[in-house]
Amino acid sequence: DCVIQVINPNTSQAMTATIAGAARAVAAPGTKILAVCPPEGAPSIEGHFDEAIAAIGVLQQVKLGREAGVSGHIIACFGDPGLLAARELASRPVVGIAEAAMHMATLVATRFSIVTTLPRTLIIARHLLHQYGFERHCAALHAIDLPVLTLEDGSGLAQKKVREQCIKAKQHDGSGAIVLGCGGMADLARELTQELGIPVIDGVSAAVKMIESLHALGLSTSKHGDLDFPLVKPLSGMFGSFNG
Ligand SMILES: O=C(O)C[C@H]1NC(=O)NC1=O
Repeated sequence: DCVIQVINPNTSQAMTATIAGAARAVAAPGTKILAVCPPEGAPSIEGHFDEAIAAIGVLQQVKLGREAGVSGHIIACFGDPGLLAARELASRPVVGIAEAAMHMATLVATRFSIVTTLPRTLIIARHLLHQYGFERHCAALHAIDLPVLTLEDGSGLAQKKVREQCIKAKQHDGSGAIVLGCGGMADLARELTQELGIPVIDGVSAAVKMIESLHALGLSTSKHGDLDFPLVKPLSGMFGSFNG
């Protein structure tokens, strides 16, 4: 069986539930989803500072997941915070939802657009496109210009803005697919795909299927080279929990 730890790096319980629902909706019958978020940290991740804080929480959860013997880990925030650090710490695969959605988009379209939340986080998506080598695949990036947690406020306003930006992207970008740029948008992909007639891709579900595939192929994070376990040294203070 496959046990996947899905980590919402922010501390929003509502968004963790949204993410868990999207993961469970696509999980194979033999796959168990363990949805978690850090007990402390940022309620939402909306910039470089928040990402640095969230990365520590991701690493704490990855360590717990490794000790629990999970089959793989998903970082369910569109900035993929702490991804490579998590891969050093993990024995099993670690997949970020941005990289998962981008990879899937390249399998169904020559170019994709991204729709995310705040304009100031567009640079984070741009950095990831560069890091993952997908810059030439991304036609355009859009932001709904609303804070991340409006996706969980029940008003439907954020969801309305996501739909509007997806329609704009479909009409103007010349791209064949749309990547949703937030874990909190995970429950919107299927309906938008059907309504708009263009693949709208959520990274949470994409990452679940990627971890299942890696598990089935017996592939895990390589410990040969730079993703080997971290060099052992006495970590002090709040980081002591990482020792041993
Ligand atoms: O960067 C974003 O807009 C979305 C990102 N922030 C967050 O708290 N979860 C996310 O997926």
